[in-house]
Amino acid sequence: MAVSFPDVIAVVPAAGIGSRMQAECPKQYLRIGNKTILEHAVDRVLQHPRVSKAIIAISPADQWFKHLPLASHPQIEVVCGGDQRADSVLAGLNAAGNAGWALVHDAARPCLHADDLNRLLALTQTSKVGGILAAPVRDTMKRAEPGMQVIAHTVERQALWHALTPQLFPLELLRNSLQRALREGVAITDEASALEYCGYHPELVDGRADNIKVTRPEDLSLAAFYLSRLTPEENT
Ligand SMILES: Nc1ccn([C@@H]2O[C@H](COP(=O)(O)OP(=O)(O)OP(=O)(O)O)[C@@H](O)[C@H]2O)c(=O)n1
Ligand SMILES: C[C@](O)(CO)[C@H](O)COP(=O)(O)O
Repeated sequence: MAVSFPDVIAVVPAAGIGSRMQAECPKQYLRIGNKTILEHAVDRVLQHPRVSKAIIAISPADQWFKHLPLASHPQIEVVCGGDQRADSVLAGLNAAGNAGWALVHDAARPCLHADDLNRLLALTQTSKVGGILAAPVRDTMKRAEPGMQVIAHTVERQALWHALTPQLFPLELLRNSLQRALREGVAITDEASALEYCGYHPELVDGRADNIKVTRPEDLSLAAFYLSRLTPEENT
């Protein structure tokens, strides 16, 4: 008997201003090749057959999205993002209906590989909590003295990971955890931290380090290089 997989809804927070990028437009609208970073990121998640649609949270002041083919894409829904990334994610979750799982992926991460997405989505068959793509830390990590650019001490890097996206959680669990964390004033910079606050232990799925978040000017050419390495099938 065929196993029916639960619907997976993607939520793409794309309401930031990209201040660290110092560009002429929000970084998600910078182009790499013939597409914007946002389009690359959305294509990466929508290419998976288990992702039924993507809800994109954009700024109420956004003046770029309406000019993209995404604006008339049948699998795309748009909501208004909020002041913080977590507010934008919650706005997307509130529009996600009753899907089984929510896959949250930064608009600023255009280089996601299909095999990483596949391994993350496999959690729906083995986990009731969900998890995140993450990359083990490679460098020696230092903690600075508060307010100073001098080393206080070295941070043990064994079992230290960079959290990436996508992050995948049961929709109701993520919605409830995020609502509680925001209501209780907890600083939330990724979805997993809301579940951690609520006492859960999301899985860490080893992900590629080239799944970078375009954040600073030097990241754009790196992302372009990584995208040039994708197979034609992946870089649809
Ligand atoms: N209020 C916000 C802030 C951020 N994001 C999104 O969250 C992702 C990751 O955030 P980040 O890299 O910090 O983007 P920005 O906030 O735009 O960057 P900066 O901090 O440099 O302004 C991005 O896709 C961004 O568009 C969002 O949807 N809503
Ligand atoms: C969600 C995230 O990309 C995981 O590393 C990161 O927390 C986003 O942080 P930002 O400050 O909103 O870029």
